[in-house]
Amino acid sequence: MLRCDKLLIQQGAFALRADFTVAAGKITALIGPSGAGKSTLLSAVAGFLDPDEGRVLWDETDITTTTPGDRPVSMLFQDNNLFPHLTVAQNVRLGLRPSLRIVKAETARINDVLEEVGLTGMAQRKPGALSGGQQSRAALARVLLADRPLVLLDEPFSALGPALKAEMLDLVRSKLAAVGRTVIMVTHDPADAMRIADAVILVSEGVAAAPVDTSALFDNPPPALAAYLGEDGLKPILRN
Ligand SMILES: Nc1ncnc2c1ncn2[C@@H]1O[C@H](COP(=O)(O)OP(=O)(O)OP(=O)(O)O)[C@@H](O)[C@H]1O
Repeated sequence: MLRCDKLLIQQGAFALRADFTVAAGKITALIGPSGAGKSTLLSAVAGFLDPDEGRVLWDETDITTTTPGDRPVSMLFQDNNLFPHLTVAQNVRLGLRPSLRIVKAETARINDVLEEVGLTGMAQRKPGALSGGQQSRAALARVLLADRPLVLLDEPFSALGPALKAEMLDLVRSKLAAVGRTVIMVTHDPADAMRIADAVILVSEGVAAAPVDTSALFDNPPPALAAYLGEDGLKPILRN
């Protein structure tokens, strides 16, 4: 369970407050206007950014000053963070340790996670020889291998077309949340949240609100969400 305890994060004139608990083993979407602070909040949880006030706790252990590599966290960014000069296997391997040497015992495990994401036989390719969707899968394989309980997704699938994005979201549910990982994902698309998120955190006007059950939130959107989505944004949701 992740707890943001009276967090205040400031960057220049920008300030964001967060004070809530995120349920373990669930998918929680972060949604809100551009510049509202969604990436900032993930950075603070991952440890790339120090909060000005408050604490970050995982299972009641204070990790506020823990270095990013020692946190129970894997993070996936939009560019997938794949190193172009390394093979898929080496890129995935970096989920375990910052070393390129793959010891024999790890090969089977790497092949297993590649199979889980549908990349069987592609271990020796370079990322440039993969499609965009396959690159996303390789990045997801690294998260699977890293085996950390909290996974933060900062719009990693936003450059994919609708069908590929839907496939990746379904993989997130089946390979991460279904085995008990806690997933927090930034998205601009309410349909993403409706597809896989159990709860939604609305980030707006300097506050990351406590998570609300996804269908309850979209059934009865608060003014800040309605304003963000606009009438056109709400129509497809209300139709479903
Ligand atoms: N290094 C920085 N110094 C000062 N302000 C910053 C810095 N980095 C980000 N900001 C500001 O912090 C605010 C939050 O940015 P952030 O990237 O977290 O928003 P976001 O909700 O993820 O936006 P988007 O949806 O566009 O990705 C923005 O107003 C941004 O201009």
